[in-house]
Amino acid sequence: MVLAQLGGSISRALQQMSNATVIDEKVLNECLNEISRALLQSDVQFRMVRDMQSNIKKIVNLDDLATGHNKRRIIQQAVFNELCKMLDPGKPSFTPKKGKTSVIMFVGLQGSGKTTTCTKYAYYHQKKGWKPALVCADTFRAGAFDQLKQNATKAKIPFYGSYMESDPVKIAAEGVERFKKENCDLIIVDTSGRHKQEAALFEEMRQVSEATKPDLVIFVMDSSIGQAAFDQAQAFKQSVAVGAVIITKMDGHAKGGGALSAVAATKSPVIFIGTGEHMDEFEIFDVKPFVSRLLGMGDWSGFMDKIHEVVPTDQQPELLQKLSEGTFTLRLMYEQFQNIMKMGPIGQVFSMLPGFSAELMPKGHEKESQAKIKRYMTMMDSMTNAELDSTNPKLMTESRIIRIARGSGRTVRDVMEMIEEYKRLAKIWSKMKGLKIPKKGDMSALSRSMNAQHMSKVLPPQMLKQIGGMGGLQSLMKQMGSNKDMASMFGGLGGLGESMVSRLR
Ligand SMILES: Nc1nc2c(ncn2[C@@H]2O[C@H](COP(=O)(O)OP(=O)(O)OP(=O)(O)O)[C@@H](O)[C@H]2O)c(=O)[nH]1
Repeated sequence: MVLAQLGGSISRALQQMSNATVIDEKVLNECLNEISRALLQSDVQFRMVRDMQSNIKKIVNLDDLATGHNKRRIIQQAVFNELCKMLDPGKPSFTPKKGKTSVIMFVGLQGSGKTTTCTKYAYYHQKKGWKPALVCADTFRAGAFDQLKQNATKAKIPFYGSYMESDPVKIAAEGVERFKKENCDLIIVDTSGRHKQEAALFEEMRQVSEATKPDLVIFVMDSSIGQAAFDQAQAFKQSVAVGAVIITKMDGHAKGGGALSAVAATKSPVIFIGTGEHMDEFEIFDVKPFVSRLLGMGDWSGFMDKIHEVVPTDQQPELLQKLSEGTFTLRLMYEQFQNIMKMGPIGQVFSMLPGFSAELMPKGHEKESQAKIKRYMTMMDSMTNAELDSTNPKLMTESRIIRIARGSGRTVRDVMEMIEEYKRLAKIWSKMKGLKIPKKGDMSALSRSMNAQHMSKVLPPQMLKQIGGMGGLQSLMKQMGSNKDMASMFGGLGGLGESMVSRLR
């Protein structure tokens, strides 16, 4: 079961429960059993699932809930909190500081994506103005140094390694020493992939750690590892001081539940996830927005960050304005396609919205998708301004479609396909209507100052209605306790995303 399916199953269990006229113990138990089944099928450890179930039961005391309280919301909130608790070890990992040298050592199983992730991590920081460097202490796998060298050269990141030297401890120490002298602020040490049965390799890993004295050891884990995750992660933790986890291949068909187990085994937070083979398919991991997305609740704060990151600054206010108006024109689609083509790997903005990018650009089909977008753009080049700026799909009459097809050298069918795609995107876009979008940096200000009054102003009316108006919002905020939680739950409120997904299905 992939994570999205897990989210879908949990949402469905909650939905079924809310369809019941009375939520009593039996209904609650059925719902929790359904959720537990979904988690177990996703490879989450049995013990964790059992604990979660009993915790929710402790929190949700049906008798104590006065009538009038929204039981479904309270239960949904408890599920949300428990999933967050599973992924949150309660203490943040060491965070390197720009300008101050930090040594970061990467460990993980063979083929987990460690070498790729080292470069992604370096590249991510380099883009933010850091001075990273890569050290290849993997002397076990032939070709590891070449791979790192190739990636590093592509990203213009200094690297260190050797074809001759077979002692990884020596290479690691020399590399770290050299880059310290060169004032690099992020020295990343890639080590050999190993398996928990390989005692010698574990000993070697311990020695590399001793020689380089890393500020942080990152355990890289393939999301498809499944139930073995807990034991493997624990074996690494017992040999070196793992302080953070990065989960790779989240774009694949992995069950992903192993991620939860790795957090439990290492008592370390997940800090990033890998979402593809490319250098920039790498995302910061935040527990609450992740769980929110997992439960099909959307992730507004991530979505906003992506808009700020991906869309050129001068286009942002206009795009946000149009987003809150809910109007989507072919010109807007054209402009977004332009951004996508410039940015390379796609879907970064829209992937935050349930159902958006997956269909337009399915993973693994980037080439075809890019070609499709180019084709759409050629056809749009043959459109008039009136056609591009219209929000009325009826404007696209048969004669216009034939003209566009002729003008762009494509078939009528191609033009119709493009218009269908436009309609699909416009439909999703229209759901955004009424969202008052905070400016960059305002999210934290919002979270500090937010009360129900503020919140009600930011939310789209349909979302507010789903929560149960001001009264519902106030009680929800009371349950959540902290305003900070509220901001990260921004997307989760009222289950807008949830209903959005079901509407899109
Ligand atoms: N789809 C996808 N593939 C990934 C991701 N991260 C890494 N890979 C691929 O996974 C494969 C293994 O990655 P490597 O970086 O070579 O793995 P490694 O852990 O360094 O391998 P060892 O040196 O044997 O330990 C490569 O084909 C990568 O392109 C990801 O997030 N998504």
